[in-house]
Amino acid sequence: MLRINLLRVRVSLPPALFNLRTKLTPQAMASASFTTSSQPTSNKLLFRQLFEKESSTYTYLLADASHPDKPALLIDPVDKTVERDLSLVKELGLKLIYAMNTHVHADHVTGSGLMKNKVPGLKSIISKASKSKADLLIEAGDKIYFGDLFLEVRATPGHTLGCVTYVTGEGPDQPQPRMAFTGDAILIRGCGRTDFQGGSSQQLYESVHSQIFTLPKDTLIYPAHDYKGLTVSTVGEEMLYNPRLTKDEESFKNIMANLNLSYPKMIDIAVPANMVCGLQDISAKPVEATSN
Ligand SMILES: N[C@@H](CCC(=O)N[C@@H](CSS)C(=O)NCC(=O)O)C(=O)O
Repeated sequence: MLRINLLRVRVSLPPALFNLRTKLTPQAMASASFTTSSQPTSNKLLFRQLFEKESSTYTYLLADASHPDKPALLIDPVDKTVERDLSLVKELGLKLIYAMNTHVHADHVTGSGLMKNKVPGLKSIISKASKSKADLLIEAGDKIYFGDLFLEVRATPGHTLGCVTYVTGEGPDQPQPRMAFTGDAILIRGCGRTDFQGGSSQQLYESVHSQIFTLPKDTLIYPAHDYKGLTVSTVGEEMLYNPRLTKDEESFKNIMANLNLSYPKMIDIAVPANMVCGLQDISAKPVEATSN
């Protein structure tokens, strides 16, 4: 059985709060106390966080390393890093069974289509609510098994209509603390924009509060993007420090209506490609980039 090296740190307060100790009420102190871990504890889970720098996207590799087949899945692979990700899968002796998407991304093309052309039997996954094509269309409450481990599907619309969060299962063999792969529903100290693809700030607020903030406070949050170099957060941390989602709903809607972000550069290419999970015609020649 493979044992993963773990770095587990127990803290009574996050560092920023530590300095504020004297200014906090006892109630605030109590709610601020939670365990934080840089990696989950599991005898079975093999876990890697991978980064694509052009779109600042995180791809996550999860595998049941104690299962004879070492079944593995990738969450939010990117077309540009397919070779890197598949090399890693091969080197680690894993059997890649799923290429999963949290939603129809607007800023990059998913790697799930390219991977299907390279890995026989690999199945692409996206939510039914996204109205996209994939091998498996998942819905809230579904459980996605890889070996003895599984991910639960939670519907977290708001950034787009079909956004889902994948959460590691509950049970004696499942990773502790739990892990939530939130796509763009919640980012570290931020959240996904809500100004296109059926986005709704009201829906996003409701999604995060009902589907993510109700998870145990030590649940690790792994988003699809980070633009500041942060890698992981927890439910407890975001409930305290998220500058948007800690506000009341009206203030949140106001913040989201005034983000003034420019549209993602790739949106016109990425959205149609991702509606078919980036499925590439195996016989098609690669399209050359043109310049004016
Ligand atoms: N500049 C980037 C796009 C940046 C962006 O809009 N990011 C999205 C997630 S990808 S659609 C977002 O929701 N950002 C929220 C925020 O507060 O930054 C590009 O041109 O690709």
